[in-house]
Amino acid sequence: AEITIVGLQASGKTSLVNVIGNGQWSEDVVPTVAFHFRKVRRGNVTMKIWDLAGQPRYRSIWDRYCNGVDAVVFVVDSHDKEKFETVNFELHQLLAQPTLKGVPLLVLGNKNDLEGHATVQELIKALDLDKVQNRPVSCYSCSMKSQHNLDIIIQWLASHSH
Ligand SMILES: Nc1nc2c(ncn2[C@@H]2O[C@H](COP(=O)(O)OP(=O)(O)OP(=O)(O)O)[C@@H](O)[C@H]2O)c(=O)[nH]1
Ligand SMILES: [Mg+2]
Repeated sequence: AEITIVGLQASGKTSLVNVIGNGQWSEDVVPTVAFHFRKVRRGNVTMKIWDLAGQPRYRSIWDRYCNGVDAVVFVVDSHDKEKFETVNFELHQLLAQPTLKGVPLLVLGNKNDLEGHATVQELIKALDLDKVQNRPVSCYSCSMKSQHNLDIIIQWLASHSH
């Protein structure tokens, strides 16, 4: 059961792992350098999570950490609409890599506690999620701060950790 978490810098990847892992939310999270590996236990499921760094210089290594995993989670800051074009580019660039063939994808529109965030429908459109083929795709709106939709995220992760 291995899961890789990708997405642009400051989208909330490490926050997601912290909140799932120990329920801890913080305003101050240190930007990840390269990657951070964590084992997280929920009930009888142990998830091995690769929390990758989102800054531009680290994006070229994302596909290597997606090789052979059970699922890929792409975290988006749904409030930072100016970055959607870059998100779209990086997402489809990654999905085109052979290492990701057929791997289930969960797109999270994080930070929905912030006024003016994009809805799931808006994310599907801005990120061309309806054009993703040959893999299961889910998209949820969520907030690590308020923990909105955390339960369905954990359910999705647990059901893809076999
Ligand atoms: N308002 C709000 N802020 C959030 C949320 N999730 C994360 N943040 C904040 O966003 C900032 C970046 O969070 P990180 O979890 O470090 O982001 P990251 O994607 O791991 O960033 P990199 O490691 O640099 O790729 C931190 O200040 C978090 O507190 C959220 O749901 N709502
Ligand atoms: Mg991080």
